[in-house]
Amino acid sequence: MNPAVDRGPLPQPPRLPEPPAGLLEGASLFIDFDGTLVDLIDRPDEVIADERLRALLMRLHDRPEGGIAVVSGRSIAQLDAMLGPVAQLIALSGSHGTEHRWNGISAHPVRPETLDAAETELRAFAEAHPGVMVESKSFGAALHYRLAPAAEAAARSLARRIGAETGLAVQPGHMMIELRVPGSDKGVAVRGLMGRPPMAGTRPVFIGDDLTDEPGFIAATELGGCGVLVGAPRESAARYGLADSAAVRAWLAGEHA
Ligand SMILES: O=P(O)(O)OC[C@H]1O[C@H](O[C@H]2O[C@H](CO)[C@@H](O)[C@H](O)[C@H]2O)[C@H](O)[C@@H](O)[C@@H]1O
Repeated sequence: MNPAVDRGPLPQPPRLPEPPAGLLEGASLFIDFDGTLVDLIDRPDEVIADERLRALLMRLHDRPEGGIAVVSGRSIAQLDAMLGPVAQLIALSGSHGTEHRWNGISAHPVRPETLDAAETELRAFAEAHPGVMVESKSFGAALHYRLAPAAEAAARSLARRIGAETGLAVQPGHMMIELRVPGSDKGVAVRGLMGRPPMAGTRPVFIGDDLTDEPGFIAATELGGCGVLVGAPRESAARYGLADSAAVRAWLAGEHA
């Protein structure tokens, strides 16, 4: 092939079909939080799970068959604070599959001391780059540069250096980069929760928007279910697609009836 020939823009992956009504019958629901149940906004600390969302999760929890889990890069402490009482009833997987809580049982590793030093370095970077924010999490520390996009390259380079020095995993996200406890992902979360009641023996359906949700789509598919990609079409292991968080909520609202 002659690289000098301009062949125009690469073809975009096709839009995935919407999930059919009834997909959640006899299925367990695994759902991402930011970008899936709520829109992405400038500041991570200003995200709110409104009453309608809490009530929707409660109705999905009340379905007679299958379980429901929120599977997030957020920590379980953050999910508890945002979701309110329903967080105590549903299963939660936080910190990118690092920590879990289901049926009142908690499982999580020890927080490594290296995270404190890493967070200190991130805070120094944020002070030197106006608009950059640090998010402190139970098993990670994130640099957010949505309000200072020019800092992206330096933020990523800093995170890579700290990751190489500490063994912490470097986790990219939407306009952010995070250092976190390594060894888990959302696929690990799905496989772990699917081995336990009320999910065991059901079909998993995983809904998410980010690249970190792809291991969840793959695990759900391999366990006999499927993934639902939220947002613009891209190469994905998901079988179905929904346009945005409003479409997710509307589809879910039809599924608990
Ligand atoms: O797995 P998720 O539930 O999707 O969480 C992924 C990360 O979401 C949050 O950051 C993202 O949302 C923020 C609020 O809308 C936005 O400002 C930021 O740019 C996004 O990257 C959260 O703050 C992270 O801890 C999660 O890992």
